[in-house]
This record gives sequence, C-alpha cells and structure tokens, in this order.
Amino acid sequence: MFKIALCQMMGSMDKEKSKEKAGAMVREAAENGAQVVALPEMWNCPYSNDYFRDYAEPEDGPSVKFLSDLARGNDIYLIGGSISELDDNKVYNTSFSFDRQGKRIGKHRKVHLFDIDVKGGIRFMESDTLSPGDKATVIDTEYCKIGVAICYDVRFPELSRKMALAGAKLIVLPAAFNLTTGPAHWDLTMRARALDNQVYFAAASPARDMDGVYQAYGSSCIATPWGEFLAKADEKETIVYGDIDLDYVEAIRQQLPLLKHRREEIYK
Ligand SMILES: O=C(O)CCC(=O)C(=O)O
Repeated sequence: MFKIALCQMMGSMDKEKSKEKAGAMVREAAENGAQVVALPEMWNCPYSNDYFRDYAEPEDGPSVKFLSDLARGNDIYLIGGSISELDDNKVYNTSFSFDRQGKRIGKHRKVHLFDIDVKGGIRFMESDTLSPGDKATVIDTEYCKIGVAICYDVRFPELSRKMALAGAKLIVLPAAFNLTTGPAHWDLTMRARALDNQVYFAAASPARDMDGVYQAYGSSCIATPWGEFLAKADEKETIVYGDIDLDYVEAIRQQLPLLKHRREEIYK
C-alpha cells in the first residue's frame, strides 16, 4: 500500500512561477504522506504550439535538474508531468521520472501526437511542432512497476495493455484534456484503461485557467482496477490523493482473471 498524489496545478506563462508552484504543491503532497507524486502535462509551458519550442529544454537542462532536486528534497518518487524537451533540434513532449534520491528512472516521450479537428470544438495539431516518441515506458519503484504515458496516449488501449503486461500495477498519465473532449471522454477513458488492464490508473491534469492560452478539463483522477473512481478533482487547483492497494490489484486479477483469459493467438 502506498499513497499517490496528483498535483492539479495552475500553469503560468512564467516558467519560474510554474516551478515555484510545482515545488510548493509537491512539498505539500509529501508532507501529507504521499510517496509517489505526479505533475500534469506541460506544467511549465503554455499548452500551445506557439510556445513549445521557445520553452523547450534539453534533458540536462534546469527543469529536469529542478525535478530531480524536488524528488530528492522531498524523499518521494516523482513522475515529473511533462515538459517540452529539445533534442537534436527536435521538440518532444516528455515525462521524466525520479526516485527518492533524485536519480532519473524514466523518460517517456509522448508516443501519440494530439492531432485532431473536432467540428465546432477543438483543432490541435501537435505534430506541427512536436516529434513523437517511439516506446512504451515502465519504471521500477520499491512499491511496484509504474507505467507512464502522456494524455492522448490514453486513447490507444494497446499502449496501456503493453505496460500492464510488462508488469505495471499503476499507470500514471500526465494529461490536459480540453472542454470538448474532456466532458465527452475523460471519465470513460480513464476508467476503461483501469478496468481492462486491472490496474490503478491515475491522470494528472493542470487546473483550468479560463484566461490562459488553453483551457484544461481538470478532473485529475484515480481509477481502481475495478473501474471505479477512488478520487477525482473538479477543475480548480488542488491535490488529489489515493491509496494504491497492491493486494487489491491481485485480488481483482484473481477473482476476474481477464489478463489470464486473453487469447493472444486470435488477436494476432
Ligand atoms: O485526447 C484528447 O481528447 C485530449 C488529448 C490532449 O489534450 C493531449 O494529448 O494533450
């Protein structure tokens, strides 16, 4: 059993201000007993193609160092949301993870870029500025294996399934849905990924800023392996907490052996 905290923080155009906010929320979560803490997608960069390149940093840049210090200083595992990462003149939407000593234990580049055009709703073309990652990410912690994916990645069940088959009992998703697809699909998708993989599924969103360049849906949440919500935020700045019970994962997997009943030979 361990406690996870999702920091639903209000972003800012000012990177230093975002760092201060992230630092304060992670500290508060650790003081409240969280052993694993997650930040949202693009927590230090406005979520817009206009800004990704300007705010991008290399993996040895100050934001990654800041996250490592935050993990070590608070003695927690940190899933560092995602930041805009610059590598070889390409920009990625990347999540870095750290152990209690601040050692980097994971790096996930968003695999599925958010290119959609919903009539009367939202058009967004991440691929105008971002490049995709090319692998699934599962990190090792003293509690269990944790899968890490980013936002739109959640819509591709194969990725979560791959992480579950690689041993993940918890999947953490830094995410920033919007006011069109959020109300329609957020709850359903998070619960479905938890249910069909019999994992805890924890999604960390930014708080909603109606004056910002992007209005996030908020609703950071933790779904159980039974497909229910254990905790869920509204759209305001807050920290969402939940106890991850690994015995419960095993119990559900025994009682309803979905993962065992798979017929891979038929799906190929
Ligand atoms: O899938 C969606 O509806 C939202 C995805 C998104 O906002 C993202 O990938 O950043």
